[in-house]
Amino acid sequence: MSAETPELSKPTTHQGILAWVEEIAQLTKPRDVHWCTGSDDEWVQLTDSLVETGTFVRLDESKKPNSFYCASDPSDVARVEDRTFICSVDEKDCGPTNNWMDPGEMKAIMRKLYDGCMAGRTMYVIPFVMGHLEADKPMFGVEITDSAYVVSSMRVMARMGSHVLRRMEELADAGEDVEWVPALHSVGMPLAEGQADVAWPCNETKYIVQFPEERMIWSFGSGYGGNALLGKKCYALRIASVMARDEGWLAEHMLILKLTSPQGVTKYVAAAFPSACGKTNLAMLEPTIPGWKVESIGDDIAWMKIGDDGRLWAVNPEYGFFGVAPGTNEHTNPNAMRTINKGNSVFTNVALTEDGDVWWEGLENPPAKATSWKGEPWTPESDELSSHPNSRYCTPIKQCPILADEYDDPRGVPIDAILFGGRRKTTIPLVTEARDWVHGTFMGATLSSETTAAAVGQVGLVRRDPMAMLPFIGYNAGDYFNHWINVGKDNDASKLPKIFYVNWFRRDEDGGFLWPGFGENSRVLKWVIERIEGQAAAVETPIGHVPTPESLDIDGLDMTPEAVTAALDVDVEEWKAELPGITEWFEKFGDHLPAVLWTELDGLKARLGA
Ligand SMILES: Nc1nc2c(ncn2[C@@H]2O[C@H](COP(=O)(O)OP(=O)(O)O)[C@@H](O)[C@H]2O)c(=O)[nH]1
Ligand SMILES: C=C(OP(=O)(O)O)C(=O)O
Ligand SMILES: [Mn+2]
Repeated sequence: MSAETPELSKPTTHQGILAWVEEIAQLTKPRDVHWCTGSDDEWVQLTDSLVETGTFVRLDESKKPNSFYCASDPSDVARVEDRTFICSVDEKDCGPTNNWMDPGEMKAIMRKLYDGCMAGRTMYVIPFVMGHLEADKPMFGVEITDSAYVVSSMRVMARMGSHVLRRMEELADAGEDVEWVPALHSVGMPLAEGQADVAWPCNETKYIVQFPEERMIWSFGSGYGGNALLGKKCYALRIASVMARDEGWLAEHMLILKLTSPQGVTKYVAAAFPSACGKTNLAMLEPTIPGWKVESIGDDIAWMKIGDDGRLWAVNPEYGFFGVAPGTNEHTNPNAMRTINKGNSVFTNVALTEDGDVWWEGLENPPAKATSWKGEPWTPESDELSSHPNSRYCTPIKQCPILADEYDDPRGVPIDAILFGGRRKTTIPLVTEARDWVHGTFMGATLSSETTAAAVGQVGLVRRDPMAMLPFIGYNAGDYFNHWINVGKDNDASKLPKIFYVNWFRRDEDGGFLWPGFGENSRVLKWVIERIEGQAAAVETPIGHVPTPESLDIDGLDMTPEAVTAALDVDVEEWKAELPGITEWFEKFGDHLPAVLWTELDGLKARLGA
């Protein structure tokens, strides 16, 4: 179908979508327009064409059926936080933690970039819904992209296709005001007549832009997941956090898991860790303690609303996992391995083995020879890594062998505990329980973590990453803290989840991890649940309640009692050293910072004797 004649065979009766697609086609001037159906045939056509252009390499059917290897341009491997903007009408609404530009100014710049940017390419229209199509208010979106890689990844990561469009039409025909998020993406590499394409088109100039008032996303220049699969970080976190503020709910960077005790008692836990700090691993955990069972509901994003019963109910708006590959193996995350071994997956920036499989650092059985993510010959003796540290697998959630049935329930699950966690070598104990909701909000608001390869920039720098949402809060972070405080104030605190602060990444003097992590994190989950049930003991410390060494189940754990004590230790001097950083952090927000957080800080200081 040609861009100029959509009226010949209207793919939808939804006038708003038709008009937007027409407007974008006029601006970007693609060779043709394809309305994505989400069908199996379409997947075959897309992936075949990606193989033909050299973007994908088909993996061996016996190892990873219907799966593909893909290497990006070496410059386009992660989220670009310095190129990410919140273009609110008023700069104050963007706040000090985000980049801002006047929306009119940004649109003028980007319209120039978009002008003719899809020349020689197909423009794909992807109708999608984040969360359930049967939700009270389905969260629709339409992504326009000129990247077939993005279409194939969106098909894994979000519920998309004709059925979504039909539902939007049905609701519109019934007179409902169907809201949907227009999400425009281009790799920013038009093709001149006869110009050959490259395997990973992208542009040095990148913009990842959210217009919060308009609930609109414009992305340019990158094909990387977090920058280009616009349903994920851009919609389900940045735009949704603004919707959540306006409507009284929470859009959070959290995994959701279901935990069942040996007695058959079920609890639901949500946990916020910054990118590449262990969400996917915890979400699919295989407990090492007998009789306990974990089932997954989500690994990255939780939308949480207060239910009629006063409890906080969470859904995972996504449909797939976009997981960090390096470090994933049969020991650390066997359920992720089982999920991806079922196939139907895309692997980006890992190594390709000679027998048509993929490999990455940390996976068992290194191949004698492989092709690195940079397309170079690689052997275990090579100095360079085979895979980029932020290489990813993109795999359907339905393939997860421990997916909880509740995953498909539009109501979601009632959350019993919220964990905040970061990657800190020192100071932060293995687990600390907040005294109450406000104290838990303080813990979240002051969360700090070392930067990782999930974003472009230096790795290993400690920075504040409030609620693991620093790059994803779509408005003023001070107002966001206030929103958290209000959720506690406006609701029955006894029904809200209890809040905990965890750190799997504390180190010993030799630089090794103090805590073995992964499946052993089930011991911490057990303590958390026992605290909620009023069963486990704790020591009251200046920073909150930490386990007594006896209350943490370390039966069968290969760890000295000294190491356990060190993992749980609250070092007053280390904590005093944290205080100036927290003060400086809070000062950034001026009037926007809720006063009760200053009160919390004063209380902490007093308890530390500072
Ligand atoms: N030491 C340690 N590393 C972990 C743990 N959980 C995850 N990791 C590593 O942290 C990296 C990111 O983990 P992942 O679960 O993908 O993080 P996500 O981006 O938050 O989903 C991987 O290399 C993991 O192997 C843990 O409990 N202990
Ligand atoms: C998709 C991402 O997620 P995470 O590392 O949080 O899993 C990302 O950071 O781009
Ligand atoms: Mn993850």
